Amino acid sequence: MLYPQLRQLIAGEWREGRGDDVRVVVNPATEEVLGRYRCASDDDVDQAVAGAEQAFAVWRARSPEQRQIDLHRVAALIRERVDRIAHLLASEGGKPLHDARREVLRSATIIEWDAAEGRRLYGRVIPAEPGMHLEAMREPAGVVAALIAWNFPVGFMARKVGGALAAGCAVVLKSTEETPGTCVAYLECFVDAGLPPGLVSLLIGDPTRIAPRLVAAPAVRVVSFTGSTAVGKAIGKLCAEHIKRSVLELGGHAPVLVCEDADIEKAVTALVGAKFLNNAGQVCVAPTRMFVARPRYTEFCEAFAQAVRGLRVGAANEDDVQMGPLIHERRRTAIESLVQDAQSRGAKLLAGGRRIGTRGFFYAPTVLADVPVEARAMNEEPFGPLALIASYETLDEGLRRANELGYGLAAYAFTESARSARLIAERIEAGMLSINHCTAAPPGAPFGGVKDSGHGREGGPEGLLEFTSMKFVSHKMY
Ligand SMILES: NC(=O)c1ccc[n+]([C@@H]2O[C@H](COP(=O)([O-])OP(=O)(O)OC[C@H]3O[C@@H](n4cnc5c(N)ncnc54)[C@H](O)[C@@H]3O)[C@@H](O)[C@H]2O)c1
Ligand SMILES: O=S(=O)(O)c1ccc(CO)cc1
Repeated sequence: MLYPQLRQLIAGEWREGRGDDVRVVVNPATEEVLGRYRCASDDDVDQAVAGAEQAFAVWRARSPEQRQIDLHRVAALIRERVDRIAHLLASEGGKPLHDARREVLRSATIIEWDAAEGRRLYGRVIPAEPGMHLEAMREPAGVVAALIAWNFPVGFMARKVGGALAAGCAVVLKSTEETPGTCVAYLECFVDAGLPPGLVSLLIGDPTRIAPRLVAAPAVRVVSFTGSTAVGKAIGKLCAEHIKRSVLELGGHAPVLVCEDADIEKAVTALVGAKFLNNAGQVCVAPTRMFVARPRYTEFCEAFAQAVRGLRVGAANEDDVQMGPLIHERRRTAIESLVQDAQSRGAKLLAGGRRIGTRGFFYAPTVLADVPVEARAMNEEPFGPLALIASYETLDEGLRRANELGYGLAAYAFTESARSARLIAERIEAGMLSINHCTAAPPGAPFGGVKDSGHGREGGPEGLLEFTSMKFVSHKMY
């Protein structure tokens, strides 16, 4: 399948960037160069924002019902083009083709859900004395700057672009450096569906140049960012400086509590799937720190390691592949260093712990047990195929360990006890808790974190409200 020409989408026009730098995009499974792009210039950023501002005026004047119809056309085109988009996503991002297809199809469902929810952005009438009408109105916020991570670029575009458009906003999206071809192919669906020119723009280039200019642009009213906590803090500072509202979807280091009464077989199946078969562990919500009740510790470690040893690692298009490569050589080096550090502090290697092959950034699914609290991997987000296991004596201790990091995105628990489940739900410091499963949040659920994992939500009614502003209108009629 042909790799697309990597162009910017600026004020309704697909064209080459006007920046100085040219960058390459690499297939992480083969290290082959897939394509090149010329970066966006400062002027490109300004033109994209100006185009979005003009298109916003057109889009906000459309009825919510019409916007839903328009977005349904986009979703239909995404479904029609699933093979092409998924192929690009798999080549650039390294995930198996069947996972890429699922992400693309799911993204169409997200857009449809948001499009319907856009018709329910109700305001409020506040009781007042006769002759006075008091109203809290919800309005589209304006131009949204969207910055996404590379690991689920299609899902994130659906949540940010689809959500913002459903709420009546216009969007300037900064592409990931790793998966720009996927971003181009995806946004072509919005353009080809006949949305107003300029309503969605795409900038590809140097994030340290594009992001500050985009955030500072006066027409930009909301900044929606998905990425690491370190970059999220920098974006948060820029937003504070320019008084921009922000949604920050940041890093995680999800704890798992495997209680004494857990069904170990079911827990292992769910956890191995969520940890390794989902983008090789390069997932913000990947279950990583597994705290297991002491009486079930050995049984869990053995069952988990055995399941992991049987996983099939390979390139996206290979038959039956379950786990792909890491996205960069530097990600692989980072995982290697975390594994070595943990082992040097006494952790036991139960599976993996090595590179695979000579081409591509493959690293074996890796399991460490008896991982001490001071190991770097227990504190830094691994963002890769590395699972850490440790034991706890009481549920109180397990909860303390689960909550001990700055992160607070996802958490998991496995228990057959309603009482333990309730206690964990009340005391866990996380934006999302899954009990006895690891399946992804549906479009109607509020996705997001607490503490260093960010603020604001994507998905559900809460996600759409992030793209709106409140206006209080009081009208004295006589
Ligand atoms: N909470 C969530 O929903 C969620 C989802 C996916 C990934 N993540 C997190 O994202 C991280 C991995 O993704 P990544 O490697 O793409 O993250 P990243 O923070 O390196 O990059 C994210 C985005 O920020 C941009 N960026 C990078 N450096 C920048 C800078 N100095 N100034 C401005 N923008 C900059 C990138 O171009 C990209 O668009 C992990 O920490 C993961 O947990 C969070
Ligand atoms: O946007 S989604 O595709 O639903 C999605 C996928 C993965 C993650 C975790 O990184 C969050 C959202």
